[in-house]
Amino acid sequence: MTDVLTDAAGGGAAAPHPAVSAHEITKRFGATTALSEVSVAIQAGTTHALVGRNGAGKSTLVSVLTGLHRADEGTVSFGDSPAPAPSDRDGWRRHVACVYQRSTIIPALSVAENLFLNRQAAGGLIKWGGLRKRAGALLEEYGVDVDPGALAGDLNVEQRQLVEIARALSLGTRFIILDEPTARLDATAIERLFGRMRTLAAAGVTMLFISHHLREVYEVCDTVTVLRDARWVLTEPVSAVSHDALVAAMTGEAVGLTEVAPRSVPDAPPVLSLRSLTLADAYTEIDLDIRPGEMVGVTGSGSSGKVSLAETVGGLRRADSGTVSVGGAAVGSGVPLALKAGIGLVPEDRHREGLVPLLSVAENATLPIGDRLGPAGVVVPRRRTSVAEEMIRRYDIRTESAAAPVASLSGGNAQKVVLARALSTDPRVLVLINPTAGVDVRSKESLLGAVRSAADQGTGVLMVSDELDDLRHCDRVLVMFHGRVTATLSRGWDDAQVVAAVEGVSSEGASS
Ligand SMILES: Nc1ncnc2c1ncn2[C@@H]1O[C@H](COP(=O)(O)OP(=O)(O)OP(=O)(O)O)[C@@H](O)[C@H]1O
Repeated sequence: MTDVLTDAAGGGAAAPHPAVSAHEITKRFGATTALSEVSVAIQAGTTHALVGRNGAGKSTLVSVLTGLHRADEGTVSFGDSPAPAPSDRDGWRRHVACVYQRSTIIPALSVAENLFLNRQAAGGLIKWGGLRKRAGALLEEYGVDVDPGALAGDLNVEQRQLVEIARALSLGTRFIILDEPTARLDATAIERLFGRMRTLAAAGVTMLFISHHLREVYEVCDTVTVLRDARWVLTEPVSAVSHDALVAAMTGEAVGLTEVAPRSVPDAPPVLSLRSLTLADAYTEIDLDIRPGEMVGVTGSGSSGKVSLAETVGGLRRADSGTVSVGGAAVGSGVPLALKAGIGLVPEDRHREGLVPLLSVAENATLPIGDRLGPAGVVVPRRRTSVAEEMIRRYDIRTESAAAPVASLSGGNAQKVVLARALSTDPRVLVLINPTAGVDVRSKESLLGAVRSAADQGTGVLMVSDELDDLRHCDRVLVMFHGRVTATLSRGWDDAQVVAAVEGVSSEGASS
């Protein structure tokens, strides 16, 4: 792969210009200024991190750099050429590609069709018969082990990202934006992605990497730019900025992150019980009791069955056998019955299962509690607005107003709406799936703080997460491997123990 890329990169002559530069970009959405006079230069062949709190303007900068949004002021250039005209999509595609959190791959088409989709627009007629073969050769060239005939919708997140990267490189793109690529990958897939990024960097590909995981920034990036409140704050080599300095630049405060305080859980009969819960190809014979106020973490690799298990408890999936009960009463399957039984859910995919994009922040946040917002179930709008405004304040949701469409929120702020909504019902059991994905370091603390206060009020918490920082809040952590609980770690575990158990290479601490 390196050779292919080096050849295509066109030799190693020192470039007089940065590979990409944004100069004094301002972008407004109605009354919101998403970017204010932001300038960033990305040097050729470097991996450049873009970090900032939720709503800082990162995605907006990505839209401007990819030509999806036109800046109100300022210019973008690639090397020594100005950016193509807004309507010249092929021109933009030759300069830049973005692997988004939401895939741009069309699920109903095959991998091969996806790979060659844009080339149709480029003028050449496609011979669909030979397509699969050419796609196979292309994937092989970029070291992507995916069947070109597979339906794109059947690929996992990692495979989709690889196909998107291969598609971009094969179009001649040498600048790739990775927008939170690790948010939905497990630890081993992240390592594989980083390995691939290093190979690409060595071959001269320029990358812009967006992540809320500062550890990743240090691991894989050369340079870091911080945005705060729509403004540029700093651009420095990562080796020149400490973790604390980075957090301070992002938040504007020079205080460290707080330690997780230990908590005690009163002895009481379980609020949530799972008995012999089994779902074919996902998990087998799961037994679990969670007491009121107890926070139980579940982690494991992508194939461990952890997400399916949480989705079953939350009513999104139906188990083949076994029972879920809340307060000793069996819960039927389906979200309405789970809600009725007192189970609140923060689903994995806020876009699909979480939010109604065209409804307002207030409508989304109060969806399950309409009956409490007015007489006889008729919502009194003023009441709804005031409840939503309280949520916006409590969860630090950055939005223009409670009436703004939820689609206008940044990713992390949208996630806060999903959590606020799940907590609005005062659930007896709260099921969370990767609740802090896409949430910035500081907001993570307030979000997990809100989960902890719910637990302090007696809510039993089942939190599926790949984040050690999330799991640290839990009273115990179950590790799943191939559909079974293979280890239970009590408070005081160290990172290496979790990582080893996730990989299935340790039985240390196992007590389940
Ligand atoms: N289409 C839009 N309409 C209205 N406001 C928008 C739109 N897109 C973004 N914004 C606003 O612009 C600001 C910057 O949002 P942006 O999505 O760029 O933030 P971000 O740094 O990517 O955040 P996150 O880390 O949460 O993804 C936010 O206040 C957001 O609500």
